[in-house]
Amino acid sequence: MNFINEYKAKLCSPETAVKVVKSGDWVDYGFGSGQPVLLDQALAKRKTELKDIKIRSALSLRPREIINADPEREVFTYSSWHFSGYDRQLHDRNLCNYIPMIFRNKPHFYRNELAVDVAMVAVSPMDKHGYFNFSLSTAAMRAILETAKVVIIETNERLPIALGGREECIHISEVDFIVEGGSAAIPELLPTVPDELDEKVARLIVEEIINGATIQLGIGGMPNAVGNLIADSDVKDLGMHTEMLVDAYLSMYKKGKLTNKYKKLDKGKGVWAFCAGTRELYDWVDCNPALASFPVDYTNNPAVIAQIDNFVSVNNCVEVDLYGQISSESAGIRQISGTGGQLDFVTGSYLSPGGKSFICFRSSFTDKQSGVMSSRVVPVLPAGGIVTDPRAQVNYLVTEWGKVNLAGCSTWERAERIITIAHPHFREELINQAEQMKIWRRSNKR
Ligand SMILES: CC(=O)SCCNC(=O)CCNC(=O)[C@H](O)C(C)(C)COP(=O)(O)OP(=O)(O)OC[C@H]1O[C@@H](n2cnc3c(N)ncnc32)[C@H](O)[C@@H]1OP(=O)(O)O
Ligand SMILES: CCCC(=O)O
Repeated sequence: MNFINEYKAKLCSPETAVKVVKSGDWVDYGFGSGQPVLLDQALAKRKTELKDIKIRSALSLRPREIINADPEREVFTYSSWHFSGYDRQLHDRNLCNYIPMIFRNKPHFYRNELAVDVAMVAVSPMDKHGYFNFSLSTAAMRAILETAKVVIIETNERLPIALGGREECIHISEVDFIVEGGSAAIPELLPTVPDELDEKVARLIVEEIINGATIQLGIGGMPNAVGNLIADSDVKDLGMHTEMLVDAYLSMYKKGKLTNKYKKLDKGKGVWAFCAGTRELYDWVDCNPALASFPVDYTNNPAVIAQIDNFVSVNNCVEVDLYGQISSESAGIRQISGTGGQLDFVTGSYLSPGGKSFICFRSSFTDKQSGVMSSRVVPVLPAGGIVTDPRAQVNYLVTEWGKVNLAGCSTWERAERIITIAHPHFREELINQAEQMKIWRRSNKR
């Protein structure tokens, strides 16, 4: 079938496409590298004509024109499902709100709770069958576009084609307007180079990983660094089942470690929902039959994860309290990122036969401005601090000082174990606090 006539009929300028937006609308932008560029610029230019436009997106990988054009937030109200560094700065300036979400629920939210008047997303150019591929942002894209009253796509020739899985594309018959976006560079998220401390943490995790295990790596510097060190270890025949595809998986592949050979589900395929990393990683994704992108209600479903034996999840956090509550998304009232899929994988990996979940973190945090060092292990989370993983679900915690398992532990056992992996500089004070909190045994070390 030839879709050229339909393509020509739907092709228009960004300015024409965004005329469909009217005051009061809910508009969804693609997230990550699915963020539209030309459509964002064109919508921003309509600021003086419009009122009360609510925009949802997530993980901005480049600045947004609707923000630059409206620094007082008079017309465009932007909310994000997960903060990048840019979103975090906007939040600090009161220009962005967080939308609480456990990532596996996002497609359900769109299909059952939310209205979308207009969706604008960046996708790959149309293929010969009339499909536009969601590329690096499958996650919840299909659910958003199925919900939207009007679908506008902006093509980008540099977006790789991600093979599914499922829900990785949209057909031209489901699209209302097409804007050609050319070949602008796709934003990259460069991995941090592992330091000595990452290596200590990685060693403690690697000794828990057996050949044939399946690995999930979360967002942030440390999980990716740990993943790179797993690639350098002796373990082999690893599987990939993850929400976020990061460069560490490419390292595992290059070193012959990623075979997906022993996965009970999707054998032979590395499973993922969205990707952010280097251009080299994006080229690896392109038309690669060894990888399969799926929506997050599959990748992140604990009941799915539980079907994969020896599932190991590695995620990072901001702070941990002496009860074992994990805050991975805020520092007090400052929203840092989001729940994302952390709780999904902490829960699912614990259900997996032989599975383990690791929350890894540096034991201390040094404020860039003041240079003051504080403990990431705190007696109680600061006021406003958000619990990402409830204490009752937490399994292993790992810092450069060691590794502890909290599953099934009483409050005094938790306090005792957690303090052993706190920075030594803060341990005495933490013990004093634990005593006051009545979670310290007399016979505990002191
Ligand atoms: C997208 C997904 O869901 S993937 C699946 C797993 N999901 C998750 O794990 C979600 C929750 N986790 C996360 O978002 C990340 O792992 C994080 C935020 C914990 C770590 O990510 P990183 O990018 O390595 O964080 P980084 O060290 O750069 O710190 C981020 C910010 O938090 C601040 N911060 C970190 N720790 C602290 C602390 N203890 N106290 C105060 N501020 C802190 C940093 O200063 C930085 O702020 P800045 O940008 O203004 O300088
Ligand atoms: C990491 C979360 C991205 C999204 O909300 O789609």
